[in-house]
Amino acid sequence: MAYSVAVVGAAGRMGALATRLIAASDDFTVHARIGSADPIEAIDGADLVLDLTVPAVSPEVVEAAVTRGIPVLVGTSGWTAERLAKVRTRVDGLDGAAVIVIPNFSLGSVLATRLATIAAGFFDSIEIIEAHHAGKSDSPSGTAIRTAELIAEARAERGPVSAPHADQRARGQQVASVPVHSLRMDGILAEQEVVFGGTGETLRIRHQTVSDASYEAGILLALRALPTTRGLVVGLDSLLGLDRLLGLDRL
Ligand SMILES: NC(=O)C1=CN([C@@H]2O[C@H](COP(=O)(O)OP(=O)(O)OC[C@H]3O[C@@H](n4cnc5c(N)ncnc54)[C@H](OP(=O)(O)O)[C@@H]3O)[C@@H](O)[C@H]2O)C=CC1
Ligand SMILES: O=C(O)C1=N[C@H](C(=O)O)C[C@H](O)C1
Repeated sequence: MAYSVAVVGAAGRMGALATRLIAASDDFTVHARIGSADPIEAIDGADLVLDLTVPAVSPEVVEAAVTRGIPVLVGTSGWTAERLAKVRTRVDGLDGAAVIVIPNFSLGSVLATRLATIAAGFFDSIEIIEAHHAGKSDSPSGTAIRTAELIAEARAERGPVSAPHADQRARGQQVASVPVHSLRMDGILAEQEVVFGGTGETLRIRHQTVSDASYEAGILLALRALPTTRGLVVGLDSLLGLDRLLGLDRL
């Protein structure tokens, strides 16, 4: 059986990429290509919804899908821990509700973030530098927000990172205590570096996206997981079973 997918944000860069992937696959069909001029009711009758819009619109798309009992995959950025908590409250225990939020569909990015959470407990001086194409309207990036929040979670016992002079604007925006510095410029697609400062040493975990093709496998993996998902799932790492692969589920 092929699942029909309503793509919201279909004319955008990511929406167009996902629509092409869906149309070329054996297990999905395109139910509707929805843009900002279309009514959200265009998702009616779809088996699945894929949201690739803008942070201001994404929660409305999720709510529209949840209300109709249609599982929804979110690739849009802007999903802070606070936003995710609201969705979790909304869908927990709600029959048939399924929401997957993937801050970054690329395997390398997910692994880099995971490596950063491992290092997080060993250093107090931690900052994130992220760089994206000039067309990206939101900052910090969704990936940086997620990375900073996971770093803070991993350091729960150790406490906030050390961020001296954080009141000065040039010191970046603190997310869960971690300073994040955002570059928006020509010549770059998407990059992130997490810098760890220790006694007489620096560790840098850097990921670079050189082509949107890096997102393709993650999009299909998440779409394939959607029909059997219940409740809220966040991050490609959950779908890849990274904890199991690392033996962390046995701790
Ligand atoms: N998770 C991941 O791995 C990745 C996530 N992203 C994120 O995905 C999102 C989209 O990125 P990108 O494709 O580059 O952005 P674009 O600006 O190219 O596309 C955004 C699209 O959203 C649509 N849109 C805006 N408002 C609405 C609305 N009310 N209803 C329906 N559609 C709407 C626009 O439609 P219209 O043209 O009709 O105005 C536009 O086509 C961003 O948040 C970005 O950060 C990006 C890359 C990877
Ligand atoms: O807008 C982009 O391009 C990207 N957005 C996502 C983000 O905000 O983290 C994912 C990736 O960084 C590319």
